[in-house]
Amino acid sequence: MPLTAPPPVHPDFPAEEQHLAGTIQAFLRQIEAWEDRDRNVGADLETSLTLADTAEELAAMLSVHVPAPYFGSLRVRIAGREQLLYVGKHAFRDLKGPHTVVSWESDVGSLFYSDVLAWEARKGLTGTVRRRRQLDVQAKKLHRLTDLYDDEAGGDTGGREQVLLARLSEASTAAMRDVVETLQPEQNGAMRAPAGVHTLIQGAAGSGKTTIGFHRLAWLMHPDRREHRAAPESMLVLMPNRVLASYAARVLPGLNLGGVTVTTPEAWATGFLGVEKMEVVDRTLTLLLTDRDNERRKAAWRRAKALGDRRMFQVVRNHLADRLRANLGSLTFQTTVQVGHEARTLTLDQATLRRLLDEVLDRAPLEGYRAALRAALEDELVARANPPGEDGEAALRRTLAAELTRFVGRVVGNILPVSEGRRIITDEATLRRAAQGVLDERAVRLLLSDPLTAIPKPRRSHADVTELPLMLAVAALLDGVGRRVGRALEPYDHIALDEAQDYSPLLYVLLARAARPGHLTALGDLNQGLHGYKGPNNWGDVQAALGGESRTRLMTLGRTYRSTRQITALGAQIAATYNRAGGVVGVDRDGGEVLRLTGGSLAELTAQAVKTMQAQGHRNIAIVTRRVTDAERLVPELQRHDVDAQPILSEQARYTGGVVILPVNLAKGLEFDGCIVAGADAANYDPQTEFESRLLYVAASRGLHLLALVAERELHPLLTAERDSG
Ligand SMILES: Nc1ncnc2c1ncn2[C@@H]1O[C@H](COP(=O)(O)OP(=O)(O)OP(=O)(O)O)[C@@H](O)[C@H]1O
Repeated sequence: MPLTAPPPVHPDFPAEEQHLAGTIQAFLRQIEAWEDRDRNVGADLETSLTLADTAEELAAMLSVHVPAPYFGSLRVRIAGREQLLYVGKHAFRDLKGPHTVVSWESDVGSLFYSDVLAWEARKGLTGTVRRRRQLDVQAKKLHRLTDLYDDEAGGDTGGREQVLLARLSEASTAAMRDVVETLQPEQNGAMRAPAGVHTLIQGAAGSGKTTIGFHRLAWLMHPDRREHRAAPESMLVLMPNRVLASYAARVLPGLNLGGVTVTTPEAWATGFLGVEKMEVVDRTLTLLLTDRDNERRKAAWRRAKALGDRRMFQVVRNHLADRLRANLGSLTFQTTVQVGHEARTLTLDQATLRRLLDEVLDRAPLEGYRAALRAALEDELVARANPPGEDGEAALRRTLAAELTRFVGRVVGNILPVSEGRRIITDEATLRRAAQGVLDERAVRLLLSDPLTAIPKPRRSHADVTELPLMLAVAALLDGVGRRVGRALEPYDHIALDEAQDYSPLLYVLLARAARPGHLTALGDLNQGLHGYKGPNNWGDVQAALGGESRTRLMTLGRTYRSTRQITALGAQIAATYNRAGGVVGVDRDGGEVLRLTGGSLAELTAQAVKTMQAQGHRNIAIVTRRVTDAERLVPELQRHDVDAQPILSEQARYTGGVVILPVNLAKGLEFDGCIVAGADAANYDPQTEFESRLLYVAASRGLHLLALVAERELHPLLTAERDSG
């Protein structure tokens, strides 16, 4: 190691140390005050207990932040006065001194991360940022002080990049981490994109999409969000598989997001439909991963795409309209009720009922046909009866309740989302009728075809991932979709979708109905679309599903953070073959050269790569294979080479760190200190197929610090060293 002089101590270091000590004291004083039961005395016992409980909760929340009360400061100037603001993970108001801390999610907290130098402060006054300073505080000690921007020192200091590089060089953990301290300006912008408009965020592997998604939820919880503020238990995050969901969910407590549901779309959909016991399969994926016949693969891909097309929502609407109209048939509604002192017979004839039903069907109301039709009939009856006063009206509505529920039940009939959703795409006559004016003949034929005949179906009751959105559509149209609260249904305050390139446009239509208007955030990378057969062709498809460009906002994260320069360059080389959108800029962090190991048995070379990485001090290492079976086979062989790799072979497995072996489809979204692509050759990743190149990209982009490419004979043509230097 070359000897380098220790960095000069910043002249403000002692003053900052003193301020830190003062802040910690102020925190402790406040905690003590809250914990002092005698002070929390209310007018009666109950009030006193409530006060004491609240105070205890506040004390507990603040005490977590005593070891590091803040991580940055801002010197700002407003109306001729300079102010120093400290930014931390938790707001603290120091009523008796200068130790107030503003929280990172607040509007003023944003100034720490963004590049803006002037903003509109209160009452039309303009504020200017004079200095941004990062304070590395751990265990109550100030370790480092870095100015990020200082107008007295000529503006930008390059400090932000230094702090970022230091953070990125740290070892990985077995859980996703928050990046509150080092959020970058463009990420800050995406995270704080004004709420109330659906937000789509495109970013390459490692640009921080998943991370930003969770930070956005924390930001939405802040009172500064006013009418858009969200509660954690009313937010939903959907992630592509359970391994990733449990890895990512570990970020929740640190961001104060306990209570947010993090799950997969399949688990959420089956839970919502009340068919959790049903096995969910993805036979299209099975075919794509195992069948080598390109024609069959194409056919399966196209059919899956057709099933997830947003126009299928209209097809389901048409079908349900037919069913409900047929059920209504020649029914009429008649009842005798007491209005005032008079018994009145109220009748809704066939024409009236048809008119009311058609109005409901035309609107496709969010609460669903059943509730809307019931309300429409009730209103019509009340208008006709014209009962005296509000009490009379309420009494009439009560009297009508049971009978109306029964009647509407007959009109809706016994439509079960699972069987009905399936029937629409399997019964030719049904499909043709429902698709009229919506789909062309080619699309209809595609839907009726069955390219998956060779892929076995499970014996027990099951649903395919490509059918689930249709089943959900039936349920959503009949009875609404959203969050179940007791027997009621409420819209989610916000829904975030990770790996959003893998959700079908039809699913987007439904999720938009499940959340408050404009409250979807979708984060994805079209280049990593492994499940393109389920997903949109481009973001335009998603925008169309969400009501058009005017109702959505599309943002791009241009920089990637995860990997070293060497790994990022290799990833870009792979993606360039199918991504026409151009290159990605990585943080310029230097690391070890990519290891290329060939000319031996796969197990031997892979074990060698593991040991090389361990010798360099890396702990979390992944061996990524093309298929589950490859991983299964390799586990005992590696043991013979003295490497014990923990297999992650299904979604039920959990990643807890160390050396693991897993197929590429389960590696998605995860990251490791070292990543070894085992079997990185043309036999495993067919160079002629774009899907295979995408798989290779995902596999090769999982490492933070080191990447090894291992093949028994020749490496994949996109991975050879000559290409690298070229
Ligand atoms: N501002 C930041 N400061 C520090 N680390 C960051 C920052 N942004 C992202 N990272 C790190 O970069 C890595 C990648 O982030 P993340 O997994 O959120 O990216 P992603 O875009 O979702 O990736 P993928 O598409 O591969 O799933 C993580 O280790 C994350 O902690």
